[in-house]
Amino acid sequence: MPLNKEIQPGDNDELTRERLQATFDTQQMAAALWGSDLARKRRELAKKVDKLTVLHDSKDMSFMTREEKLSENARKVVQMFAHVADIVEDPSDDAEMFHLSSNAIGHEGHPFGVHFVMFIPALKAQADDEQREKWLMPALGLQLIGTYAQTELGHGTNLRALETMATFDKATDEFVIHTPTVTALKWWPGSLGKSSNHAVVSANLIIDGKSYGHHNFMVQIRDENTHKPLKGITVGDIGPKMAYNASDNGFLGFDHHRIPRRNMLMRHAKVDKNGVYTKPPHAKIGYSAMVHVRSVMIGHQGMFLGSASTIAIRYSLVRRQGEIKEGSGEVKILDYQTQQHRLFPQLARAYVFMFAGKEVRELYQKVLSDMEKGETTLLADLHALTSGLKSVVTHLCVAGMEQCRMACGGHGYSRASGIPEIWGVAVGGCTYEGENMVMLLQLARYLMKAVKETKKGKSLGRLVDYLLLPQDRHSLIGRVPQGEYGPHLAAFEHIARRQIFKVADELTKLQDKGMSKEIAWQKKAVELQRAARLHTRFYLAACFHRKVQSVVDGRIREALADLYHLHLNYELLDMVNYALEDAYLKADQVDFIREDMYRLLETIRPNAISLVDAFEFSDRELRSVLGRRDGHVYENLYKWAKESELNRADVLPYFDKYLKPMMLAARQRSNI
Ligand SMILES: CCCCCCCC/C=C\C/C=C/C(=O)SCCNC(=O)CCNC(=O)[C@H](O)C(C)(C)COP(=O)(O)OP(=O)(O)OC[C@H]1O[C@@H](n2cnc3c(N)ncnc32)[C@H](O)[C@@H]1OP(=O)(O)O
Ligand SMILES: Cc1cc2nc3c(=O)[nH]c(=O)nc-3n(C[C@H](O)[C@H](O)[C@H](O)COP(=O)(O)OP(=O)(O)OC[C@H]3O[C@@H](n4cnc5c(N)ncnc54)[C@H](O)[C@@H]3O)c2cc1C
Repeated sequence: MPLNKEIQPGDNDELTRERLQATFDTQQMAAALWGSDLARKRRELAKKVDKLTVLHDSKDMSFMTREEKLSENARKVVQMFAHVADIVEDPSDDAEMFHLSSNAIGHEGHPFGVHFVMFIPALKAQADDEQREKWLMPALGLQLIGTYAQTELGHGTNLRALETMATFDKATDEFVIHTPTVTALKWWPGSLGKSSNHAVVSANLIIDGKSYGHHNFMVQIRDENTHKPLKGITVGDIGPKMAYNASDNGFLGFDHHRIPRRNMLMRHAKVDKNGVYTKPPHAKIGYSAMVHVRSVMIGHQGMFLGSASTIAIRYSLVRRQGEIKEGSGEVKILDYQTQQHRLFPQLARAYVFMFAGKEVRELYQKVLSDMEKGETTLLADLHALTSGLKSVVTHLCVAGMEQCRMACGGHGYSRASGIPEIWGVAVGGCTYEGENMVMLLQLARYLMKAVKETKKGKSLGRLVDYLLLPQDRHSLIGRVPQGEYGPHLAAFEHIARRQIFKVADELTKLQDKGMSKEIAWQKKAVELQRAARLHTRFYLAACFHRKVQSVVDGRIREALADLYHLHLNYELLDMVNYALEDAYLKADQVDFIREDMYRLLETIRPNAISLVDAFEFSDRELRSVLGRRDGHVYENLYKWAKESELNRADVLPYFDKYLKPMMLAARQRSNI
């Protein structure tokens, strides 16, 4: 009996033969990836979406203008909510809703994009009970459309420099919201340009001329019926972007726009009618919506890389090009070692990013419930972890997706592959929710504090316990029985710990010489972000280890362990310079790692298609001609190209308008 439930009549025979080689059951692997409950829900909702034609793309988005994209996704999102009760088991389950949206709408954006991912989380975490009643309930019930307006034209990263003001007017019990300059215009918020009628706006709270820093305010920006901007508000779309072009990221200006005092979100910080300010229990509690998105991004980015890996691996099993042995016929391109080396490490990364996504969401939920009780001890740990993961995962995802695109040759460059779109969406993640370099430095700050604690014999938190352990001088890789990978994981730990202590010592030395803390930090900023990256890569490797250990089914554990061991080898080679610097690894050990990696590429090869099938992306969700489950790539590429808007007529007007007159004139000149 085949272990692969993906096999269906009419499939490309090559893919069927590949699927029959699997050593594990794909549905069980899907359960390991998503969790068994969510895997089942995903499968069921995909089938329901298939049957509901109102949720289907009216044509391929690649052939649409921006306005058509916006309108198409507005249509589908409305239909999606109209049918939601028939499709999902629990509409309040963010994960289930994300997968519904991924199937029906895709990732280019829709009018409720930021509404669900930031506006509602901001209200849940920062609105008091009365405010929740007033806005959260209508927001959940889709009576209003909200966005999160924080970034300004002149200020994104440095929130302390935001210019938008919320000045308290005691006489009227109102705040006056004002953007005094062009650089103060809110810029970038998703779904702001044309869709939203409400926004959570970050603005400096000013009472009696004193600034209390930025706080969040609920502002209605458009009339609920006419959708026209309210008086004192200027709003519009910021124009086309690399991707997310079905999202109307917008600009927003305020000209002394008045809102009631109670529109400041007051669960934690408060202002009473006399202008008396109450501080929140933690200075950064107002940043919670950002932390929420950072925490969901990890798993989503893993999914994006998983999608690109699925496309590239399936296509590599259909595409034949060149011969390995002369005269024996063209081979599947996945049989080339270089192709395996290009793709399998990306697949392994996709898996571990999804596992890490799950872990980080669990920590986020814990911190959220603590915050509800006014308890904020774990907020710093969560901020450090999400800052590092957000940066490392988005960076590696994008690098990995680019490998997937190139692995598809010319067809990878076509939008038909589906990779350019998800690449564009994923790469946005390097910038939004905190530019990667900046967020790595946030983690580095935490790590430097952790070193101080370590020197006192204490740990700052669970994530940095390993700093208390002594450093080994030499690695045991290749010196233990074959099949033991403990020393590999120990090498990640060693590299991270060494870099963290090294940069901490360098900072101390600079300050001992009289340099200020801030300037010393600048001199060592590149090394600091390296420490943050290495710490995060250790976290990821350890997370993969935890996952493999937790799997009960022997076949699944074995197939996962192959991916895990490949990950250890590949990532170690990627950062091997750190281990060579202090002779922790010797040249023969590096060779050992390489050889073991090549061996693992061969081991993984027969399971390749089933490892990507296990993501269980439906064809509708993948939106890729190259990555079709049935493998019928070429006939469908031809069909897709014929849909191009340029093929609506054999001769387009520009020929008669420009090219024909030019050629006629040239011919006439040559006849003279
Ligand atoms: C259905 C799901 C679909 C998902 C897909 C998503 C699609 C939507 C697409 C995009 C949405 C995008 C939205 C956005 O981009 S919203 C805008 C995001 N903006 C940012 O992220 C700005 C980044 N900047 C910052 O966060 C901050 O300015 C900062 C953290 C870089 C610095 O803040 P600052 O107040 O200046 O603090 P300090 O550096 O001085 O640090 C002081 C202290 O505070 C600690 N700290 C900072 N932030 C936090 C936090 N969030 N939680 C806890 N603690 C924090 C910091 O570590 C310092 O601690 P100390 O060392 O102990 O003093
Ligand atoms: C697709 C997308 C969606 C978005 N959606 C929203 C939204 O819904 N709501 C919203 O409010 N915003 C949104 N944003 C804005 C986003 O949050 C900001 O663009 C982001 O926080 C980075 O800020 P910035 O653009 O000011 O970059 P900058 O801070 O200007 O960064 C430019 C460069 O300067 C470097 N740099 C800046 N500060 C430092 C520092 N302290 N140390 C070292 N290097 C530094 C950065 O590393 C980077 O290389 C979105 C952006 C994108 C791309």
